[in-house]
Amino acid sequence: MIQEAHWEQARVEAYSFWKKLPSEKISLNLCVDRTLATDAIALVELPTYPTSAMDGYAVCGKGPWRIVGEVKAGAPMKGGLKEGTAVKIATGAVIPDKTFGIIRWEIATVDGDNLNGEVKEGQEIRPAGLESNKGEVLATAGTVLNPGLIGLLAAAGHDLLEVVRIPKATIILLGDEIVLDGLPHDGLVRDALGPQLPGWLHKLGVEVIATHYVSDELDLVTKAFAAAAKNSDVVFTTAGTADGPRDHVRAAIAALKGELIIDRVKVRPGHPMVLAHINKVPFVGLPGNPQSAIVALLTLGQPVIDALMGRKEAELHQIVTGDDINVPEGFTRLVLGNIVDGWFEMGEYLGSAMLRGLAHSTGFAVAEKSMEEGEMVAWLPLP
Ligand SMILES: Nc1nc2c(c(=O)[nH]1)N[C@H]1C(S)=C(S)[C@@H](COP(=O)(O)OP(=O)(O)OC[C@H]3O[C@@H](n4cnc5c(N)ncnc54)[C@H](O)[C@@H]3O)O[C@H]1N2
Ligand code: MOO
Repeated sequence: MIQEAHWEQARVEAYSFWKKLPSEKISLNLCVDRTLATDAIALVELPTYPTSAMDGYAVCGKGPWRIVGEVKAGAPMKGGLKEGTAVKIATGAVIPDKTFGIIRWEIATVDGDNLNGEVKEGQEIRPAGLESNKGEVLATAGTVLNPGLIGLLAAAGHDLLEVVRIPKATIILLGDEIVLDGLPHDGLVRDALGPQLPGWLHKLGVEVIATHYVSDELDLVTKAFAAAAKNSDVVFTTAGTADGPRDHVRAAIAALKGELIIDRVKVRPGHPMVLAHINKVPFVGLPGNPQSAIVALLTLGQPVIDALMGRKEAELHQIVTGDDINVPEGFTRLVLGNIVDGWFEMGEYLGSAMLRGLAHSTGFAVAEKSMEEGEMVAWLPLP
């Protein structure tokens, strides 16, 4: 167990602890945003046949040529061309045997059946295998499938793809002070995490199977944790991570013989976050302050999800900060904001209990030390 982990160390440790979930084979058309479980290879050469890159004439031997027919896309010519002959050919049509090159129609001189023009060997011909050989790896296991990749794998002959099963998540929201609808009253606060966590988790590739609200009583929290550990691939809890008299996350994990993996991370905000497992099911303990909860979701939750799905560890890109950033000694600070014209622009309303900064930001600058405008800083995008 790591107590008071460094932010980067917490991300690495949170990634390294879990086994990849099993995979399933599903229709290629349903695979957007899913994660490849195995390498995807080209089942055919790309292009599969030598094809014409232009509409024009396929010619054989030296000109002038006699036009003897037409080749349409999808209907290859039977037999090859003979010396001194040409056929009209469409873009994407299979090149007839013995073709010397293609003359685009707009630079060809045609008079009845007679064709004249300049041509070099192989002109406007796309050879088979130009883009990929058969068996070549087009995307490695762990790649998240975007629409472009799905198009590529369709062209390469796939109908089904082997993808990692979607992790099933349970959310457990702790707290006696939360009200679920209407206006807050009598010291109660509107629940700001229940409505947003499913959205973030969906964007991270997780399916939320249940959301439970549990009062700050140790036996109730323990019961809820035990039930969630039985049917979830990962559990996210909110609040109850500090050491107050009604903060029960650690005690409930201990009562169920769970094991803490990371106990607090030296980051502002989000410091009391916790990562544990109960029977190898990851429990990500997000602090109750709403912005701190999202910092913890990205610090611990994202690496856990990436590991469960066999994705690669996320690498952070460097950007230039357009604002000075103050960082408390010994801590990493995650600062909400946006990239504007390539520069980091700090958000407004950044208190850990506030939501306006989060609501109008696209990510966090990750600052390891205090810095001035113009210095490089890592960028952690919101999902
Ligand atoms: N004596 C100390 N107190 C606190 C410390 C500390 O080091 N010493 N750490 C502070 C930090 S940092 C954070 S972050 C919070 C973490 O608190 P918990 O995870 O124990 O959560 P709660 O105390 O239950 O709630 C904190 C705060 O968040 C509000 N909250 C909780 N759930 C929701 C929700 N679903 N929607 C909206 N708001 C929510 C709750 O009402 C509290 O205001 O502890 C500090 N304290
Ligand atoms: O770190 Mo707490 O997470 O400051 O609000």
